[in-house]
Amino acid sequence: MPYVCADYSKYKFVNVCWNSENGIATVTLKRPPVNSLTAEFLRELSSLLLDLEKDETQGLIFTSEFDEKVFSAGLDFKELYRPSIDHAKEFMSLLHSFSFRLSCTAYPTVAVINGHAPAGGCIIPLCCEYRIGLNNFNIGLNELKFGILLPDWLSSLMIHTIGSRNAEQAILSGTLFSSEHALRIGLVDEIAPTKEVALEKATAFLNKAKIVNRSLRLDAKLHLRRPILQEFQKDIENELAKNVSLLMSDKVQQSLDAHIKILKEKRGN
Ligand SMILES: CCCCCCCCCCCC/C=C/CC(=O)SCCNC(=O)CCNC(=O)[C@H](O)C(C)(C)COP(=O)(O)OP(=O)(O)OC[C@H]1O[C@@H](n2cnc3c(N)ncnc32)[C@H](O)[C@@H]1OP(=O)(O)O
Repeated sequence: MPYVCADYSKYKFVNVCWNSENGIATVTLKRPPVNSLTAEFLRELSSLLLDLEKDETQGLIFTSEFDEKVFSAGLDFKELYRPSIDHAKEFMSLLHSFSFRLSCTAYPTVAVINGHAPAGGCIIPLCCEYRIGLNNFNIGLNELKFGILLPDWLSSLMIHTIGSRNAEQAILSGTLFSSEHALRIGLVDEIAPTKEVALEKATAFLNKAKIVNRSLRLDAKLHLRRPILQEFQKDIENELAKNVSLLMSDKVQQSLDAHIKILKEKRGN
């Protein structure tokens, strides 16, 4: 059983709960109000994955503190509105490296999606090996509606998860799927009536993974995910530069401005 060395209380935006009997870490995302991804949050998540690796975790479950509301609202609109060029570069690099790291962990990974997961909010679930959803939430890659062309690694994750035909339709239509629809196309593997049941199902998935030799399992995972991992590693400098210039473009900045206004109006402020 793993001996927990890292100090998980240092993390600001996640709560890490270790089960010392089975070595499973349940990581609850808790960056208020909606777990939107900022540079600081991504840096923390990346560092957490390294700590879990060192502590030889036997399995990782991601879930959200904001139960029945939001798993993650995606990239943080406010941080990405008119950023400095240095910040834009840093953000894109952190998003890329965290997503890559999560896609090839030595330990098995599950997302318990207990709320909405639009656009960038779908990245953590897609990088995980297994997804369990609760009812009444929306999930999907609707980036085209923001004028954002998906990076190849993200399209590749979607293709790996739901197949090319479904991915083409989902991405080109920018659809956010209901839980039931997500289950039909394989974007989630199971639906659970409550978070507690979802966590039980997640543990059952992770326990099954234990039957297999750990290093053999990792070899197989890396082999099966090779097309995704190749997309992550392909021409990284160019890919990051492309995303930075897309973010800084007038079109995307205007779209961000419009969305920030919509959210403000919704709250009446
Ligand atoms: C924008 C990125 C450009 C990148 C260009 C380059 C591309 C490179 C590759 C990137 C690949 C991946 C790309 C991803 C793009 C994105 O992820 S863009 C974000 C998409 N997300 C959304 O559209 C979700 C928007 N939010 C909502 O729909 C709702 O807030 C909710 C369903 C999540 C929750 O609803 P509710 O519970 O009713 O709460 P609200 O009152 O709406 O919001 C509460 C609070 O949260 C703030 N907020 C919501 N979403 C975000 C967000 N994404 N970023 C920052 N803040 C957000 C909202 O403003 C409220 O704040 P206040 O309390 O009013 O201060």
